[in-house]
Amino acid sequence: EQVGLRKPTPVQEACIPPALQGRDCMGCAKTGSGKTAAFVLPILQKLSEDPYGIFCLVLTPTRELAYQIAEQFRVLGKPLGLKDCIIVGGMDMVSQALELSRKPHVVIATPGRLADHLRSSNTFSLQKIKFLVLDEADRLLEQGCTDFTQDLEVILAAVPAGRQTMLFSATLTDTLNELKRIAMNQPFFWESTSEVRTVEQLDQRYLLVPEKVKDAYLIHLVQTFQDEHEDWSIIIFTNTCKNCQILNMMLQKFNFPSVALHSMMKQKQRFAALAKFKSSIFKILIATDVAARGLDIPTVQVVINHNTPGLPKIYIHRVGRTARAGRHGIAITLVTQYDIHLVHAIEEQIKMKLQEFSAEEQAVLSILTQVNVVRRECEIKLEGTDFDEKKEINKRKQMILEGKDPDLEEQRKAELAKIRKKNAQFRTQVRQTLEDRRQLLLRRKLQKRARRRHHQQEKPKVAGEKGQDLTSSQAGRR
Ligand SMILES: Nc1ncnc2c1ncn2[C@@H]1O[C@H](COP(=O)(O)OP(=O)(O)OP(=O)(O)O)[C@@H](O)[C@H]1O
Repeated sequence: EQVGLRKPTPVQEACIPPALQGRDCMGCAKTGSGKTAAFVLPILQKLSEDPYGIFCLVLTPTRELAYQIAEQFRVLGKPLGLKDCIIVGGMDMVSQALELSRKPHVVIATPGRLADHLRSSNTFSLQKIKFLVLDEADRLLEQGCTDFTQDLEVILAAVPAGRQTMLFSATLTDTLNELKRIAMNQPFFWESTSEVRTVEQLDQRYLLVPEKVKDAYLIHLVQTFQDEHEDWSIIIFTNTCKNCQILNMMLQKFNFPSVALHSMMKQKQRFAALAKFKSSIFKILIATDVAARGLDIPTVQVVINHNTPGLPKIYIHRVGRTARAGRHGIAITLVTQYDIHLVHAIEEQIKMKLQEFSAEEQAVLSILTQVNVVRRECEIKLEGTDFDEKKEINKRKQMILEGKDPDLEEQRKAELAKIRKKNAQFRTQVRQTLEDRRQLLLRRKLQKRARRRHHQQEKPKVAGEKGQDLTSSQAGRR
C-alpha cells in the first residue's frame, strides 16, 4: 500500500502463491506487467520468516537492470532492513568482494562478474541460498553477442541443488526445455493467455523509408513529437554502438536533448546517461539493445526503432519500454526495402499486424540534404576520436578474459579468412567448370538435333502421299 500497489497484476496473482508454497516458478508475461514484484515479494516474505545472508541470488543480463532490480528490493524490503549487494562488471571488484563477504541478504548480479568472483575468491559462499532468480531468463541462456552460458555453469555449480528457482521473461517459450533443467523442483509454469504478445495499450506502427532517407525521417519524427507534446520522452533503438554514438551527435547538432547508452561507454557514463534520461533532464535516449530489456521508465511514451530488429523477440522487448503498467505508448519502426521480411516475421510472432505511420514526405525532403551533411560531419568527427581503437581494445580485453591470446586469435582469424577465400575461389571454379560443361553438352545436343533434322530433310521421300504424311507426323512428335 505504501508504494501504491493495491491489486496484484495477473502474473503476480498466478506466481506468488506457488512461490510461497516452495515450488520453482517460470513466469512468462508481457513487458511491463510487474514480473519483478512477482519474485521480489515472495522472496521478501520468506526472508522475513528466516532472515540470513546470503539468502537470495538474482541474475540478470545487464548492469542497468541489476541496479533497477536492487532498487525494487530496497523499496519493498525497507521495513525488513534489507541488505543488498550489486555485483556487475565495470565497477570496482575489491569493494564488491568486501560487500559479498559481509553476507548481504540479496545479491543481484550479472553472470560474468559474479563468476569472476567465484573463480577468484573464497570470502563468500552461495552454498546456502534459498532462492535463485533468473530475470530475463531466456537471454541468460541464449548464446547472443554476450554469451553467459559458461559463467552460468560456474554459478550453478556454486548454488545448492535444493534452492528454489524462479525464472521470468516476456519471451520464455523458445528456451523452455533448457529452463526446465534449471527449475526442477515441482516447476510451476505460467504464461499469460492472451494471444497477442505485446500489450493492448501499445500503438505499433511501421514507416517504409528508403535506406538513404532514414536519418531525415528520424529527425522529422523527433521534431514532430517535440512540437506536438508538452511532456514527452523517447527511446530510439539502433543496431551498433557506432551508429548510436553518431545518431546522438546528430540529434545534439539539431539541438535535441539526447543522451546515448551503449556498451562501449564507461560504466559511470552509462549510469549517468540513464539517470539524466530517467529524471527527464534529457528527453531522448539513443540506445543499442543493451537497453532493450527490462528497463522500467514510466515517462517513455515513444519507442522508435531506427533499424528493424532482426529477431521478433528483440522487437517485443524494445517496444515494451513504453506502454508499461497500463499506460499508453507508441512504437514506430523504420523499415527499409531490405527489411520487409523481418516485419513479416515480427507480425507472425506478435500475432498482429503493424499499422502504417504516415509522415509528411515534403517536410522530410526539405531537411534531407542538411541531415546528410550533418551525418557526414559527425562521422568525420568520430573518426577523429579513438572510438574504433577503443572498440578494438575492448575486443582484445574480452579475449584475454575468455582466456584467449588476442594476437594468436588474430592470426587464426587471418588464416581462416585465407582458407575461406580459397574455398570460395574453388567453389567459383567448380561452378564455372560445371557451367562450361553444361553449355558444351547443350551445344552438342543442339548440334546433334540440327544434324538429325538436316538428315531427315535430306532423306529420299517415299513415293506417294502416305510416306509424306508419315514423315511430317514423326517430325511433329519429336
Ligand atoms: N500490482 C501492481 N500494480 C500497479 N503497478 C505495478 C504492480 N506491480 C508492478 N507494478 C509496476 O509496473 C511497472 C512494470 O513492472 P516491471 O518492471 O516489474 O515489469 P516487467 O514485467 O518486469 O517488464 P519487462 O518484461 O519489461 O521487464 C513498474 O513500474 C512497477 O512498479
